[in-house]
Amino acid sequence: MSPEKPTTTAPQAEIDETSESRNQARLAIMELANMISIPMALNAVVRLKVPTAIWSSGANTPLTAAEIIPLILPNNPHADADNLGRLLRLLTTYGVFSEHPPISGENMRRFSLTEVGRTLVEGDGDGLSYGEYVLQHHQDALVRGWTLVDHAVKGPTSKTPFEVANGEPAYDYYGRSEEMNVLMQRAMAGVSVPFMKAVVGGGYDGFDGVKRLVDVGGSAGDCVKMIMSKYECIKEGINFDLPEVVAQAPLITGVTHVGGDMFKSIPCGDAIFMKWVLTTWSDNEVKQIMKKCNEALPAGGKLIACEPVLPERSDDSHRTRALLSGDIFVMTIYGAKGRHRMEEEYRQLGISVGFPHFRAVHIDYFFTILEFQK
Ligand SMILES: C[S@@+](CC[C@H](N)C(=O)[O-])C[C@H]1O[C@@H](n2cnc3c(N)ncnc32)[C@H](O)[C@@H]1O
Repeated sequence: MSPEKPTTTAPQAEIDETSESRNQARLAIMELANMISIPMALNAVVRLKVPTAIWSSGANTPLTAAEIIPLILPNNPHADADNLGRLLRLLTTYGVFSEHPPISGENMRRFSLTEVGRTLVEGDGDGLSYGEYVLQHHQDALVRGWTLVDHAVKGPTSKTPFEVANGEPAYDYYGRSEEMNVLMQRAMAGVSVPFMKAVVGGGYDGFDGVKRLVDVGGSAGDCVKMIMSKYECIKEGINFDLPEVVAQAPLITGVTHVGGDMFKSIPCGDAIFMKWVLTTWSDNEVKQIMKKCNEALPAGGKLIACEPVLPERSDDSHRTRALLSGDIFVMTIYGAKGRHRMEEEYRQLGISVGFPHFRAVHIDYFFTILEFQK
């Protein structure tokens, strides 16, 4: 018997691993593979209150890591300035800090805050900043969900990766922890306040003539408070959220906190405001919520929703990346079929539940104001 003929394969063209494109490709994948260093470094510097220390009431004087250490960790003999400097150097390459050349005779880099870094500085009055949003997003329970993102593809998608990791949906989980609820409220307020300043600062006219305004999913009530401070026509504000959330909300003059479930019933008003709520739910759930809003509004009444709205086309701008990465956050933590939607998708959802009129107002790069009218 003759031996079996070996099967032959065509010789592969040799890849030149020294070419510019292969070098760049290997670098790009190393950057992506280590990308977790960036949010974790960011979380660490926020936890350590580094931005507030450098800002120092507006001084923003370039400081070495060794000069920052006594400001953030006074009397800590174990504090490691070298490691802090390593975090700051990485974040400098992502535009959070500026690096300044060493002063002559020294060999230490100095760091100040960029415009991006300034968003992390605790405010003078209420102490709010985007820092709470960074902290809220990197709590242990959320990070556990992130390790299971592939579940959102494998399914069943009735459970989010967060729920698979932690045994219950995110809002139920937060509901059992005062600390998580408070951080959630502060995170929402930190992001809401600058956006709401733009909304009430003349960029939008949709609250004219409204007497009773209901904020659905209003968290601590910051949005309705800011709207009412600008629109004297609004005599009554209702901040509506889950009972355990409104239980933590502060007293606000003219505002009644009402606890409930928006899937069951929503208090009546001449207009309903809603910010960052629809995004976290599936299309069917969004229809249920919008239907409840429709039932709570008079003929001609408006639902004013502010949501992150995706562009039609993909690109690598900060805006598109912020919106697309937020979309994956929603998928992982709040609803595997919750999503950032495009404007046309919202218009269609509104039509399907009895809002024939729609307009989109663009005054912010992240949130779009979506006005649905009965
Ligand atoms: C992403 S937060 C937005 C908070 C606030 N509107 C803002 O933008 O700062 C979503 C809010 O929806 C509330 N929420 C979730 N499920 C709800 C329900 N079934 N009924 C009422 N509110 C709910 C949450 O407690 C949370 O405050």
